Amino acid sequence: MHLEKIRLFNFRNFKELEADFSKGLNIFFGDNAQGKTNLLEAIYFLCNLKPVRTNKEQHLIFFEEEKAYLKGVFSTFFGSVDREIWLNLGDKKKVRECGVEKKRFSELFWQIHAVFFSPDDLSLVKGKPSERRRFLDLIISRLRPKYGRYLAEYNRALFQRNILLKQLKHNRTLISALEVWDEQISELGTAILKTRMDFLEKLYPWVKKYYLYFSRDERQLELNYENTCFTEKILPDSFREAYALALRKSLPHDLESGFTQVGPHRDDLQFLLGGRDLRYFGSQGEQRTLCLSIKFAEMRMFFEVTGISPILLLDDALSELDKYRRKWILEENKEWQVFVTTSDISAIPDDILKKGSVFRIEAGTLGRWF
Ligand SMILES: Nc1ncnc2c1ncn2[C@@H]1O[C@H](COP(=O)(O)OP(=O)(O)OP(=O)(O)O)[C@@H](O)[C@H]1O
Repeated sequence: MHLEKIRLFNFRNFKELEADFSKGLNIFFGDNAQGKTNLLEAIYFLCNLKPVRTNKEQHLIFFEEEKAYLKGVFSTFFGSVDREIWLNLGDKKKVRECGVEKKRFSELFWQIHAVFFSPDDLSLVKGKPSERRRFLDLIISRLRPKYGRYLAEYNRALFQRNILLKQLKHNRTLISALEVWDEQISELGTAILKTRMDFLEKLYPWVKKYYLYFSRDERQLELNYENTCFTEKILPDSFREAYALALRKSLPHDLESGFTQVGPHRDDLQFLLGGRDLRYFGSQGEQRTLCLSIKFAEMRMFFEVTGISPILLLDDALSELDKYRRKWILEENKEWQVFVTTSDISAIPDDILKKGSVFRIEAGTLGRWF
C-alpha cells in the first residue's frame, strides 16, 4: 500500500497543494517553519483520521479560514482507493472513500495505516497514560475490527455508569441500577483487556529487538500492562470474575468520586530497562530510542498481521541515527513507503537521495527538487 497523490486545501499552512509521491522514499526538505511537519501530519490524518500534534481538529484548518479539504489516492492490493476529508469549524469532519460517505473508522479500508515518529514527541513514553492507551487503541482497532466495537460499547456503558454514580451521591435508592452497567462493563472490559494483553505479548519481542538494534544496550527491556483491576497474575479464564470483583471493591471510591476508578480506561503501559521504569527514570535518549522502537514494532506488527506495510513518517529523525541505521531505514526497507523531513539535506548521502523523490518546502508550497 502506498500514497500516490495528495491534494490539500486550507490544511495548516498549505493554501493549496497537489503532489505525486514515489512508492519508496520521499524526502521533504526546507528551512524551519516552512510546513514539513504539516505535510507529514496531512498524510497521517488522511491515513489514521487523527491529527499528530493536537487533539483539536479545528487546529488543522488554515488560520482564519472555516474549511479545509484533504484528498489522498492510495494504491492498494485491491486497486486504487481515494479518501477525502472535509473539515469544518464547528461541525464534525466528513469522510468519503471512493465517493461513499463513511460514518465510522471501522468502515474505512483497513489496509491504510501510517506510523509517525518525531524525536520531539516522546509523549508515548513520557506523557500521560491516556497517550499510551490512545496508541494501543488505534493500532489494535486497525488489526482487530471487533476491538473498535468493544471500545465504543464499553465507553457508552462507562458513561452511563458514571452518570448513575453521580446521581447515587444524592439518592441511594437507585443503587440496584448499577448492576446492569457493572455486568456490561465487566464483560466488555474483559474483552478489551484480553485483546490488549494478547496484542502486547506479540508486540513485545519486536520492541525488544528494535531497542537492542537502535541502542546496542544489552540490559533487559520489559513491557508490562498495568492493570487497575487485578495485579496478581491470573489466567484469562478468570479475568471476568476478577474484573467484577474489582468493580465491587472500588464501589465506595467510585461513589465518593462519581467516577469509575478501575478498568481499561485507567490502565497504562510500563517500560522497564534493567528493572528501572523508563517513564520516570529514562534519559531523553533512552526514551527517544524506546519511542522509535515501539513505532518500528508497530510497523512490523501491522505487516505480520495484514501482510501490508504501513506508511512510515519520520519527522526530523535522521539526526538521531548513525549512518548505518540511517541507511537501513532509508535504503534497505524496500517494502515501505517512507516520508522523511529534514532541514539539512546534506545529512542524506547522494546515492540515497538519487533513489527517492526529493521535494523542497517553502512557506507552504511544495516543489519537486528531483
Ligand atoms: N492552522 C494553521 N494555519 C496556518 N498556519 C499554520 C497552522 N498551523 C501551523 N501553522 C504554521 O505552519 C508553519 C510551519 O510549521 P511546521 O511545523 O510544518 O514547520 P517545519 O517546516 O516542520 O519546521 P521545523 O523544521 O522547524 O520543524 C508554522 O509557522 C506554523 O505557525
